[in-house]
Amino acid sequence: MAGGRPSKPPRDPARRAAFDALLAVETEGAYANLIMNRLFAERALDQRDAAFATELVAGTSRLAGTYDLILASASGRDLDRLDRPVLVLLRLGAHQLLSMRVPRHAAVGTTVELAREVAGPKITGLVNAVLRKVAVDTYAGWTNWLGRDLSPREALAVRTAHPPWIVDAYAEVLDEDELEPALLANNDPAAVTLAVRPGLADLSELLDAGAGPGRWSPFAATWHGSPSDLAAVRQGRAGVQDEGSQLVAAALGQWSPTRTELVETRPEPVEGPGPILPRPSTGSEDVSGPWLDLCAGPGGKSALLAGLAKAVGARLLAVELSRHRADLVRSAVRAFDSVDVIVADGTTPPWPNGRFERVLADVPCTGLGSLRRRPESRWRRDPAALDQLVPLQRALLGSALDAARPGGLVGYVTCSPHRRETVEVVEAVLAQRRGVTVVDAATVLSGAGLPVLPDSAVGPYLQLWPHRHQTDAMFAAYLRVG
Ligand SMILES: C[S@@+](CC[C@H](N)C(=O)[O-])C[C@H]1O[C@@H](n2cnc3c(N)ncnc32)[C@H](O)[C@@H]1O
Repeated sequence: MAGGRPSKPPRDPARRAAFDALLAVETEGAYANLIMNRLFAERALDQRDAAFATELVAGTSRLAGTYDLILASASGRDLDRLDRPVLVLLRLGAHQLLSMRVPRHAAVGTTVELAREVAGPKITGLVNAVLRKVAVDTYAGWTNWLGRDLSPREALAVRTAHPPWIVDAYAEVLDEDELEPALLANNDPAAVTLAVRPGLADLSELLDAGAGPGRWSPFAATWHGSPSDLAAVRQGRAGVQDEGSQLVAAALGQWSPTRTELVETRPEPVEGPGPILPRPSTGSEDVSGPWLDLCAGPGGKSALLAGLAKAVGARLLAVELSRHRADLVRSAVRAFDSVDVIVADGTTPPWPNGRFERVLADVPCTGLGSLRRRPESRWRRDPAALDQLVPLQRALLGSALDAARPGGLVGYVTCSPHRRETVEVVEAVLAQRRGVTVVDAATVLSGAGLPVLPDSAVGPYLQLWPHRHQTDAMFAAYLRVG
């Protein structure tokens, strides 16, 4: 159904599109963001309907686990015994009743009509009855009631709509009083942030086109609307990228161990964003060797690094295990002539050791730091995945260190604040090696001419947070070899 059009024109195209998208997420494992983009375009929803349907899909997906507890209680049923379309309809109605400003009669009435359209008249009585019960209380009322016999941590999981294991992972790295704001920040949709590719576009081009300024990164702009409305994005001279991702990559690319001075002009002939580019390399601070992006797909950080590398005369090798994702990298860096993209396993690399001046290992991870951008992901993640991810992360960091030449800088990055995939990976790998120095992340940022964000240090490492910095929860460790 998700791919096709309804056989008759729907009475309520926005809710129908939202239902179809949510059903694809529930039954086909679709990603909410991708299916929304495709389906809303296929059905030519106007801007208002698309915005409404987006809130329905994203909001319902984020809070689905808590809605299921409310629906089970309101219906007195085991939800596993409901047909999936019926469950999706009930979640959709619950979201409108409990988290949107849709009047109660409209939320119930439109969901009942939608049920008739997609599941037939037999189901409308059940949908009507359950939603009327849901409507007797607010979200806060329901979650207080559901949490009454739970531990404070479990009640917090229900209230903030997170699986308990994610709450526990956050609790390991945050003070108790910061937990709730951190979790709630995952329920706020993130603004679309763009990054200009250094040397290919100036920020002023995006600002002149109506974008707002970024908060931290000298490459960043915020944008309301479709990124492809901008010529720079269409031409690969800018792309969508969280500011935290921009900073961790830019810090790696722009850091110079001896440089205290920043230049106002660009090294010729490559054009760059101006005041933040380092001087061309000299002697011991040579940055002209090749750079490596070990886990490149889909290519956002490669594109930023490519511009910074080119500015100092370096080529970038972008490596990706998945063929499909390597194609995405090729597309992201299409405006550069100084990037080689290869499909390879970074743990068994085809290059000799000790070769690269800068190495980024932005490893596969649980993605617990970008939950606000991926509405359904928190319910899909499985903590058991850590048992596979952690050994892979260690192996990739080991490869990254092997690949760096003496004096080279390695950035180990995750889009997760989970201790097992951040500090513990770095410390486990360092415990097995000599001759690698941890460079304080604040020193790297300031040595790269970038801002040192408040409350972003975990020992010598960087940990960003949506609730503190309005970025994804990126972790970075910078390690110097030799
Ligand atoms: C967190 S993502 C990287 C994001 C990317 N740096 C960006 O900014 O767009 C991790 C990537 O590593 C890739 N990957 C997983 N295992 C790998 C391996 N053994 N070697 C190379 N890449 C791998 C995944 O396919 C995924 O695309």
